[in-house]
Amino acid sequence: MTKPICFVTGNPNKAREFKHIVGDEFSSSIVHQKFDVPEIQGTPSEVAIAKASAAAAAYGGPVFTEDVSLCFHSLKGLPGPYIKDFFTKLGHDGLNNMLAGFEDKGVTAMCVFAYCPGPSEPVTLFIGECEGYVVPARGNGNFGAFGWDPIFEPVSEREGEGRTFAQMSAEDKHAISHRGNAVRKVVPFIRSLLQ
Ligand SMILES: O=c1nc[nH]c2c1ncn2[C@H]1C[C@H](O)[C@@H](COP(=O)(O)OP(=O)(O)OP(=O)(O)O)O1
Ligand SMILES: [Mg+2]
Repeated sequence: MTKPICFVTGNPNKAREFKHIVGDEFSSSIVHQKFDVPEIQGTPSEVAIAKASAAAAAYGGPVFTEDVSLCFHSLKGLPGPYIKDFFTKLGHDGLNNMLAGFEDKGVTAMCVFAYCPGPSEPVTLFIGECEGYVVPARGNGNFGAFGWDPIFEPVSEREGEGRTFAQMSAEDKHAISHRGNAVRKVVPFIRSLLQ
């Protein structure tokens, strides 16, 4: 028998937000598992393809992986896929300080879902983006905010309440977030796989 589709991630926040956006539809058909797979250097898409391939080899069956990049416009897209290391070492203040010498505080949050049907199989990508600005940290994460949520103010909030992701309800974040946009693209594909 073929193995069930596995969402491979070491980050429980990603799995939690995925479930919140999708609802229960795939709860009995998708399993979640953590594998330590190497993350190479490259563009967000190259990193995602390599990670999904490695995850499919480790699992021995069909997998999804999810890669998040935060691309600073003033820094030609960096840290991009390396945001985890930058965030872990520099924190919210350090990420703000990286842009101290630049007028343009614009950033693109990118979420890349990668599907690999099995070892040595080709990878399909589903990409969602959200435009925003890096701002001094606001919001204490009452709504399950994590990572760099407190320093990301979506462009759409500039005209409105000026909230960061960490100040928004989960529903409001998911309606516009990189992850929400990517998940909405990947859901019809998962449905077709399960038919
Ligand atoms: O919606 C988000 N709001 C705020 N911060 C976020 C979000 N989504 C990911 N993040 C953080 C987690 C990690 O510091 C970096 C992505 O790194 P990334 O390699 O994709 O995630 P990870 O290593 O935690 O999990 P995985 O095992 O799936 O690779 O950005
Ligand atoms: Mg990772």
